[in-house]
Amino acid sequence: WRRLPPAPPGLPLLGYLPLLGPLPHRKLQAMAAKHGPVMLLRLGRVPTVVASSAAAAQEVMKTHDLAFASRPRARMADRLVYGRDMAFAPYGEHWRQSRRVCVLHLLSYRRVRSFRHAREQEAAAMVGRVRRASPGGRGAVNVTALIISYTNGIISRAAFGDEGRFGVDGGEKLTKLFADFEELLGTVTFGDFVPWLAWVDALMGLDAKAARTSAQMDALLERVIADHRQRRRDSRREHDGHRDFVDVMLDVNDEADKNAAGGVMFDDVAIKAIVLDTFAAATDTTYTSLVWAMAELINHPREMRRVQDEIRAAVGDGDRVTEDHLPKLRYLKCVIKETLRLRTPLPLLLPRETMEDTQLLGYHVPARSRVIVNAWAIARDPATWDRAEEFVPERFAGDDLTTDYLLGQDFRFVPFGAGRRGCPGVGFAVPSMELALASLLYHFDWELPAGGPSKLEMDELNGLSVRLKATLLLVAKPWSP
Ligand code: HEM
Repeated sequence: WRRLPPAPPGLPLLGYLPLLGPLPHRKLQAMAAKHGPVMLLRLGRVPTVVASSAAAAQEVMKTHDLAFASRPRARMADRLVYGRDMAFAPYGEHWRQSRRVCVLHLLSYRRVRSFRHAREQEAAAMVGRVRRASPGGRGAVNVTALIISYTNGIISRAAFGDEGRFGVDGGEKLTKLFADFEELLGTVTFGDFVPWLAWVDALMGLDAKAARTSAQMDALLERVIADHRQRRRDSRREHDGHRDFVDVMLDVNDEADKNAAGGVMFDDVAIKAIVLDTFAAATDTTYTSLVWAMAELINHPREMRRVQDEIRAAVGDGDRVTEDHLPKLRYLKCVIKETLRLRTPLPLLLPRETMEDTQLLGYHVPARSRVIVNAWAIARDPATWDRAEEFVPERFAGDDLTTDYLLGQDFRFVPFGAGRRGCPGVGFAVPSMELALASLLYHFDWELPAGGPSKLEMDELNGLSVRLKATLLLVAKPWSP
């Protein structure tokens, strides 16, 4: 006899799918309050287990990590990242090799540090754009657009090289292409849950849009890879220690070629898929978190003052924030953590799939179940957090900030997931966010536009990540030491 998790009944055929609403993390939180920290829902034809407590998350991502380490197939990922990427890949040899390259080569500490100059330039460019958009603090600035441009900038430079800077200056068409790509990748299709309803996706134009976007992305990446190959033939990169993701993937192939014992080679499709993957995983999450952080600070003037005082004291008379200042900005780190706690950009992380029959808090979980960890609900659980619903950055002040975000330590706070499938991009994300936020807060005092509401509406919008629904428009009053 095997005890299955409590299973609230859904509708015939579609199960719980249509009942999750526009913000599933909220609906699932309310359901967990009634049914407990482990639930079994049928979404279309897919049995889905939902984990909603720190203890359940720990079993998924640590105790039984291997059993929970696969991912379900996603039709959009098949179309957009060739079904050959890493983040959406089932557990297996392809995922293992891709992850290895990602962790050892693309996102190593040394590699992330090598992009420091690109981050600092992009942060300075963002500050310049604020000044131009709001001369002398007159007129509102579209902070959302600025932050998207900054994030696209640093990530496309890391992925495609300094010539591949595709932010606002690189053309609106590309910004739109990236936005469409991320939106599609974040779209849950009917076909994923109810195969015989896949025609609805076609009817809604999703398939056609995916085909169009994928063809444009593919052409762009083909060009980028061809340019890189050409440059390598010309040896123009010989003495250039600074290498982007495409270079690194081509280097890995060259090494494998030279190595008589062989090594793993990545064909062009795999290279395109992995580069696109990191791009997709990095941009939406990073920009969403930055916008949320600015929004929370606007609604919390005391915390805003405190973090600005800290940054301005650390930078002193310097004319800009650099990464050398970041280790001193302890309160800023708390602000970012508190933002990730309350505004977890991927509230349900990325879905997992069980590879074998396993257990979760004593319940039986069959092989090939979809598994969702409601990290957002866990981070607001009043049983484990004081003032769980409030923005209180100080709560993280006692943390040892040198071991920041050590995944798999505290399962009450898992915005990056943990275990084998945990986010390999934390080391990239953290300095990108800290530098951007510190730069915006050092150079300007921020206010809501006069004549509007005195508090910002914090409504959410679901996509690849859950973001602030409103466009963040703020007035930037220049500040100088
Ligand atoms: C605030 C920023 C970010 C957040 C909140 C975030 C969060 C996550 C989460 C929740 C997962 C799934 C974890 C799991 O299943 O346990 C994930 C996976 C992943 N992330 Fe991030 N991420 C961020 C930034 C980045 C960046 C900057 C990169 C790369 C430059 C990146 C690359 C990836 C990749 C490649 C995966 C897939 C890992 C796998 O399936 O093995 N992420 N991320």
